[in-house]
Amino acid sequence: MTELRVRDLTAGYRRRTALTGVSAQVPAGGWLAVIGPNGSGKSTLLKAVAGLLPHRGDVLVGGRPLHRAGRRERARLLAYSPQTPQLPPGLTVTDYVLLGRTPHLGLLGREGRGDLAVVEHVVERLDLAGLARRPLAELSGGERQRAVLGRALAQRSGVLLLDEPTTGLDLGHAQALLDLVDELRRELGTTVVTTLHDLTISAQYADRLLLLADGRTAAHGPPADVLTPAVLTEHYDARVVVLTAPDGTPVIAPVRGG
Ligand SMILES: Nc1ncnc2c1ncn2[C@@H]1O[C@H](COP(=O)(O)OP(=O)(O)OP(=O)(O)O)[C@@H](O)[C@H]1O
Repeated sequence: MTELRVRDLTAGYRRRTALTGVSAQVPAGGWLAVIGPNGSGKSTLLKAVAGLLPHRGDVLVGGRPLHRAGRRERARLLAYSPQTPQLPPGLTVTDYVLLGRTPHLGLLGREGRGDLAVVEHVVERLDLAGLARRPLAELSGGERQRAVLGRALAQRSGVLLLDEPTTGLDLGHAQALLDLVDELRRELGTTVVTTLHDLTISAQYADRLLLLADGRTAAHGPPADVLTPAVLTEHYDARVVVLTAPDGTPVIAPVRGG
């Protein structure tokens, strides 16, 4: 069970600061969705939390500064699935997902039955079983995306950072993925941070939303508090109505202009 705390995080690229003073606390087993318009700093936040970008401020996993953990321990504490990953094209789906188990392998580096069972479960649940022996280069965009997420989920880390996990997935596969993430959260206490463009889906799965605008926190709280027409008009320059689903979560419906 791993709490994630981000304190006053400032990060950016060579000539520009893309994130300024962002703080968030996600309890063990919590789900934070980072939302915001294009270029607002969502991916930058995830990369900084994952330790892939120089930053100021603190990232604490289970109360421990992440930068103090060694490579292998860090991979057990935190998994990160990027928006545009670099993939070894020759690897099969199974071998690629198995890479997620690397931080758990023993001294000989051989995977055991438990590792293979985790991989099989993930492959099955992400509807990749029929593609398990296919090289990554021969997959469609959505299939490849599912393999990338499969590797992160197979890592079974305490914290899971997923950057736009549903991009390119059809509705059924997107739901299967998010349901599997939700299962890990409930059964293993995995702490989840996703960036998501689909606000309705964010509200359905996450218990808190963090809205970024120009690299700063514009709103933070339960979905119904953040997803108001006033907030969405101000930060997305969008015309929307906010409906309510039968389970009480907000549904964001776009309204056509002119
Ligand atoms: N490698 C980079 N070098 C320089 N600037 C970058 C780089 N990557 C992103 N940026 C800039 O940093 C800012 C935040 O980008 P970021 O990718 O975090 O946005 P985002 O909210 O994830 O956007 P999107 O919704 O379009 O994916 C943007 O102004 C972007 O142009």
